[in-house]
Formats: sequence, structure tokens, C-alpha cells
Amino acid sequence: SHAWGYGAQDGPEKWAESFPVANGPRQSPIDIVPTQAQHDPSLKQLKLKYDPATTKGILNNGHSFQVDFTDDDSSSTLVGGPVIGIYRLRQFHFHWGSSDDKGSEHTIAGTRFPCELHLVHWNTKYPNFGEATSKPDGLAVVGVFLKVRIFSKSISGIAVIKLFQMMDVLCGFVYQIGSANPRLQKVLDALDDIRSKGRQTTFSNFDPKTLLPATLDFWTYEGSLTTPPLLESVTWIVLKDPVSVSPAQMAKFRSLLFTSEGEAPSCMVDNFRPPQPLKGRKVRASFK
Ligand SMILES: NS(=O)(=O)c1ccc(C(=O)NCc2ccc(F)cc2F)cc1
Repeated sequence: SHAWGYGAQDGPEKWAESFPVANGPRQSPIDIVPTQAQHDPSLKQLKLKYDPATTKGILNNGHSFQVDFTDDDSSSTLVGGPVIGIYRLRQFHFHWGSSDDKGSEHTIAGTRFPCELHLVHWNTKYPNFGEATSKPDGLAVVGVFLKVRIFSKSISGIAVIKLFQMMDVLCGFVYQIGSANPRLQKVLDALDDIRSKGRQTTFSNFDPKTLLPATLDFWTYEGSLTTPPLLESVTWIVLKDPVSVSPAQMAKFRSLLFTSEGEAPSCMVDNFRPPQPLKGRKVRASFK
């Protein structure tokens, strides 16, 4: 059966048994080595136009949770960057770890982030998402790293931290200075209603643009879905700049379950595939 997961019996090391493309020439994710990426001045600016009214709902699919969008018109699209044509937003979802030292799928020179956001788009030259998933230029996924920051302000903040740490020693109290991402919070607040696999709830009027960093500098390469069926149909667009997330917000991701109600509960954590062989592929950078 095609049942797959992230455990020892059904995880990424076992996927090739049911999905032989797992050992294909353009698998994702990969380790991105910035010094080996080539700046390509012909890459266009990435243009993301999202209409919050296309937000359809939020679902725990047993591997991650996703926010789905209506894609029967081109209200929410990706154009430019490395792609030709118009790609429609289908859904976004995340991959995360059981602790802050892992969780992302792509890595940057071996650095792993606690979480990675994927915004999934499909090429409107094909009739629908399902058709597009089997074409070499069918999908475009924007990857965004989430980074836990203790303090997101300037260097003076570090001085403040030093002061607090001294005070900390003196007063023995623990503080957590703003690293929470307020835009992410609306998504995380919906998770209480979709704790188990198969649960879905209403979710509306959300603009995914609010989850993106200030600059859309990116690396791009030709790859695949990072979960079975691992189809080699994705143009990956991985943003250079991370967005912030707090430890408390990470705990919220980790409160979800892989399992359905009634099954023995299994925490939804470490739902990431490790980096795959580059096999001669070139990674291009949109920035110097
Ligand atoms: N993590 S990722 O961004 O690479 C990713 C994005 C989408 C999917 C997906 O839609 N899978 C289900 C699915 C649904 C329909 C279909 F035709 C094919 C298909 F893979 C899987 C992985």
C-alpha cells in the first residue's frame, strides 16, 4: 500500500520501495551552498499577488497541515522569477522539527532551520493542479525558512540582552523578548480545531503575503515534491531571508498529531525529508 510517513518503518529511507522516483535525477529538498550558486541576472523579479478572498480552509492531512485556496481563477498567482507564464496558488503548508535544531527540508550550507513554509502553485498552461503535478514545469513552490530569534532588534538589543542576562543572574527570572510572528499567529490559532489527521475547519480571508520576508531574493533549481509521490514537477524558489517564529509558536506546531482521533496519539514533528543528491543540477541566485 502507498501508506507513507516519517517514522522508522515508513519514513524517507523507505519511500523508494513504493515510489522509485525517490532515487530520481531531480529530487527535493537539497542543501543550498550559497558560494556555489550562480547569480543569474536574467532572472526576473518574483511577483506574488494573493487575494485573501480565495482562502478556502485549513486541514490536518496526517503529514502536515495546509491552508487551501480556491484556484478556479487567477486571483492568487505567482509570475516572474524563474517561471514562464502564470502559476496559481493552491495551498501552503509547513515542515518542522521536534526541536529547534532541525525541521526545514532545504538547508543552507548544512544549516537547518526549525521550520519551512511551502507555498504551492501550479502552471495554468495545464487544466488543473492534478494534471500539473505530473509535468516537468507543472508546479512552482516558494520555500520560506522560519528562524527562532530571541531578539529581533539592532545591536543595541544585544547590549540589552547582556544587561538582562546579568540581571537574569541577579534576579533569576527568564524573559522571552519578541520573536513571535504576529502574522503567523492567525494560522496557529486555528490548529486547536484540527489536532488530529482528517480534521478541517473554516479559515478565511488570509493573505499569505504577510508570511513573507521583506525582500524576495531567492535561489532556484529544478526539483520535486518532497513527499510521496515525489513527482519531479517542481521549480523551487527558496527565499534567502527567513521570517521569525517564537519558541511558543514552535510548540504550537508540535501540538498537532499525525494520527486520527481514536488512534494512539503520535505527535506531528520531524515531518521533513532530508536533503537529496544534487546530481549535477545548478542552483541559480536572483541576487549578488
Ligand atoms: N512539500 S511540497 O511542497 O514539495 C508538496 C506540495 C504538494 C504536494 C501534494 O499536493 N501532494 C498530493 C497530491 C495531490 C494530487 C496530485 F495529483 C498529486 C499529489 F502529489 C506534496 C508535496
